[in-house]
Amino acid sequence: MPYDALLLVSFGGPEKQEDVVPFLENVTAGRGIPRERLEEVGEHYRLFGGRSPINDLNRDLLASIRADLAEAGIDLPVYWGNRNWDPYLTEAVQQMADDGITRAACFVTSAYSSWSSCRQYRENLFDAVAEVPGAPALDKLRHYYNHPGFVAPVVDAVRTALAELPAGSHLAFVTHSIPDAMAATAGPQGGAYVAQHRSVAEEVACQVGDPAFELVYCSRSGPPQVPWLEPDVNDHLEALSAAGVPGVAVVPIGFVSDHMEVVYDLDTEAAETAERLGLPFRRVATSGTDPRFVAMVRELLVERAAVERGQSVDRPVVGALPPSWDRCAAHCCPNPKGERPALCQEPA
Ligand SMILES: CC1=C(CCC(=O)O)c2cc3nc(cc4[nH]c(cc5[nH]c(cc1n2)c(C)c5CCC(=O)O)c(CCC(=O)O)c4C)C(CCC(=O)O)=C3C
Ligand SMILES: [Fe+2]
Repeated sequence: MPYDALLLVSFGGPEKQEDVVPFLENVTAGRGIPRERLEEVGEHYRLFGGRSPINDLNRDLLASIRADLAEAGIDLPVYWGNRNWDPYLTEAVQQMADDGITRAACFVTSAYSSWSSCRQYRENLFDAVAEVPGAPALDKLRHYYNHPGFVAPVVDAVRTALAELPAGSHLAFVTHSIPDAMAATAGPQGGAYVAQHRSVAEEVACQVGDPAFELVYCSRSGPPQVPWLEPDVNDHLEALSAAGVPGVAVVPIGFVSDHMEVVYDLDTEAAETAERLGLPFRRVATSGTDPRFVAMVRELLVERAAVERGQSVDRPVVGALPPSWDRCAAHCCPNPKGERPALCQEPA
C-alpha cells in the first residue's frame, strides 16, 4: 500500500445561524455573486436553523468508510477536510503532517469534471499543502460518476420511486447548474460536465426500462446576464405538466448525499412547484452511505494503489464513457478567474 492515509475532501457547510454569513462569504469570495442571491441562499440555510446537513452527512460517510476499510482488513487512518468550513482542509493536512502521514489518497465528494467540481478542490489542496510544512503528498482518486458503486444505488432508488408513480412518468435527472462558459471548458476536451451527466442519465434510464428522461439543473447563481446551464428544474416541471405527463421522479445525480441543494432546491422548492401543478412527484434518494457507494471508495483506493505500484488494473465502469484518468490534464477545467496552481495533475 503506497498510501498511509485516506483524506475525505468535501465542500463544508454552516452548523448554526452565526455561521451562515461567514460561510457564504467563504464560498463566494471574489466570485461576483449578487447580494440578492446571497440573501436568498442565506434564507434557505436559515429555514433549516442555520445548519446545513452536509457536515453530518460527511460524519456518517467517514464512519461508514472506516468500518468498511476495517472489515476489508485495510488498516488506514481516514481524515476529513472541507473547502469552505470547519474542519478545513488546512487543518486536516496539518493533522496528517503531525501524525507522520507521508502520502494520502483523496476522495472528493463530487463525481464530475468542471472547475467547480474538480479543479477548484485541487486548487484548495494545493493551498492547504502550501501552508503546512512537511505536508503529505496527495493523490486525488479518479472521477466516479460512471463507477458501478455510484450508479447501482441510483438505479435501485429510481425503481423505488417509479413504483410509486403513475405509469408513463418521466425521469428528471438533476445536477447543479454552472455557467455555460465553465461547462464549455470542463474536462480535457471541454464539455465533460454535461457529457458525463448525460452518460449517467442514459445508463440509469436504460437499466430501469427506458422511461422518458431529461437532464435539468438546479441552484443557478451568478448575475442574471451571465448564462448558466438550463433548463431549471422548476421550469421543466411546468413544461412536463403542460404536456400532460402523469408524474415525475427527480433524480439528483449531481450530488452524492442529501445536502442543502437537495433538501432545499428539490425537496422544498421543486416539490412545491410540483404540488402547485398537481404533478405527482418523487425525489429519488442519493447514494449517501449505501454500502455499494462506500465500498466504491475502497475499490478506488485499492485500484489507485495498484496503479502507483506499477500494476495493471481493471477499472469497472458503466455507460458509454471510458473510465476517467488518474491525473487531470494540466489545462483541463480552467479557473474562470485566471490560472491558479493546483495539485493532482499532469505537468504542463
Ligand atoms: C458544480 C457544483 C457543485 C457540485 C459539486 C460539489 O459538490 O462540489 C456544488 C456543490 C455545492 N454547493 C454548495 C453551496 C453553495 N454553492 C454556491 C455557489 C456555487 N456553486 C457552484 C457550483 C457547484 N456547487 C457555482 C459555480 C457557484 C457560484 C460561485 C462560484 O463561481 O464559485 C453557494 C453560494 C451561493 C450561491 O451562489 O448559490 C453556496 C452556498 C454546497 C453546500 C451545500 C450544503 O450546505 O449542504 C455544495 C455541496
Ligand atoms: Fe454550489
